[in-house]
Amino acid sequence: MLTLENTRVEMEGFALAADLTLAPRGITAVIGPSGAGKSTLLNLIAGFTPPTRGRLLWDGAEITAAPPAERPVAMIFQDNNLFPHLSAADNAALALTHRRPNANDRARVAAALARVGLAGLEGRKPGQISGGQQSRVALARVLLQRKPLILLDEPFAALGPALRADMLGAVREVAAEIGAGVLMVTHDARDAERADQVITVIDGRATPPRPAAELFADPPPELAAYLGDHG
Ligand SMILES: Nc1ncnc2c1ncn2[C@@H]1O[C@H](COP(=O)(O)OP(=O)(O)OP(=O)(O)O)[C@@H](O)[C@H]1O
Repeated sequence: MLTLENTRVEMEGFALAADLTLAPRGITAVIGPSGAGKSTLLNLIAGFTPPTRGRLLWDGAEITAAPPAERPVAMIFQDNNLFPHLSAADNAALALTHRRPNANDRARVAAALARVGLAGLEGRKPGQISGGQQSRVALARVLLQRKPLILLDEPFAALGPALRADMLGAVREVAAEIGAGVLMVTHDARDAERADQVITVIDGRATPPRPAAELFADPPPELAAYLGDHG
């Protein structure tokens, strides 16, 4: 259970406020207008942006000052965050940062890459595989990290619609396999409607998650205005 207790992030000319609890089960979509603070919310949770006020808690234990690697979250970035000079296997093995990979680690990496459909491509560098395959390497890394919450910031935006749907399906499967929840920023209202619950970020304020069906049946006026432009 993730709690953002009265948190606030302040940057030059912008502030985000969040006071909410997230039970990491299923898919939670984060929606809202451009510049409203969605990425800022994810960066706050991941530990890349410190709050200027408030506390973050995981199952009641404070993680406000915990570095990203020590948080219960794994993040897939828009660009997949792969190192161009490392092979698919070495990029995936970065999930096991605490030591040099031994034979057992290499076997786990190979199994994770096979699980996401990349068997046989372990030795390829990012420049030698397709965009969809690069996303799968990032997903293999998440699989190896086995964190209870997976953060996705507008994932797979560079992929075509069919491939993107494929990848979102693969994320669901991986999340279910490791018992993780998914928190996903999206600009696609259909993704949000298909999610289990939705956090809206409007004018620098993040709402507590609400069941998607309930929210879309009767959206508050600010959300209705946003959906009117994007629906
Ligand atoms: N490092 C920073 N320093 C100062 N302001 C920033 C910084 N990063 C983002 N901002 C500003 O904070 C606000 C929120 O940005 P954020 O990226 O969280 O929005 P977003 O909802 O994710 O937008 P988009 O949908 O366009 O990606 C914007 O006004 C942005 O210009």
